[in-house]
Amino acid sequence: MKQIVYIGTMNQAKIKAVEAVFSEGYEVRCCDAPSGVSGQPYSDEETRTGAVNRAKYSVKELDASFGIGLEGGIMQIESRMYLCNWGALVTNDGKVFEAAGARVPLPESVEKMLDGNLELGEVMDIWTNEKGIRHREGAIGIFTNGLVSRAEMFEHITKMLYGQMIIE
Ligand SMILES: O=P(O)(O)OP(=O)(O)OP(=O)(O)OC[C@H]1O[C@@H](n2cnc3c(O)ncnc32)[C@H](O)[C@@H]1O
Ligand SMILES: [Mg+2]
Repeated sequence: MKQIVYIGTMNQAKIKAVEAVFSEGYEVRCCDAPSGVSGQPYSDEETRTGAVNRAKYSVKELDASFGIGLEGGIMQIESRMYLCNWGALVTNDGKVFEAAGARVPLPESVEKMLDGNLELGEVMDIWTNEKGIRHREGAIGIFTNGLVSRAEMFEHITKMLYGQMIIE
């Protein structure tokens, strides 16, 4: 019998990442899990909390073996803003695993557009004059010249979560 993994999002890049790691022996389903933090988290702490909240919500879905939450955010070091990424996996017997992913600096022009009203996903669409960047290559893809996509970055985080779970 396949184990059922719930990912707390409808975001295509995140779903793709989880499906890549949980391919054989697992069934990946998604649910619209609230992050419980702002739509645009502004620190590592807030981004991590969002990931954990989504995972805790997702594992409560019927038949879930575990729930996964992946969250993107922004954080500041000295005067620079960075894109940051967190993930959490919660098992149906209450174990919580966490992992953080890549950080890349955001250009000043992007930073200036993040005035508190717009989320990074919206800013990225304006900046690139495209639609739905957050579901595809993401900001990380844009700022790495396509070498690391949002799905690939979240796949790395998901692997770190899975690895921690299986050695437990
Ligand atoms: O539907 P959900 O799961 O919420 O997916 P999301 O794309 O909104 O992603 P997050 O909530 O995790 O990220 C918070 C905000 O930051 C944006 N964001 C974070 N990382 C990004 C990236 O690599 N590329 C584009 N937008 C990004 C994102 O679109 C949101 O506006
Ligand atoms: Mg969001």
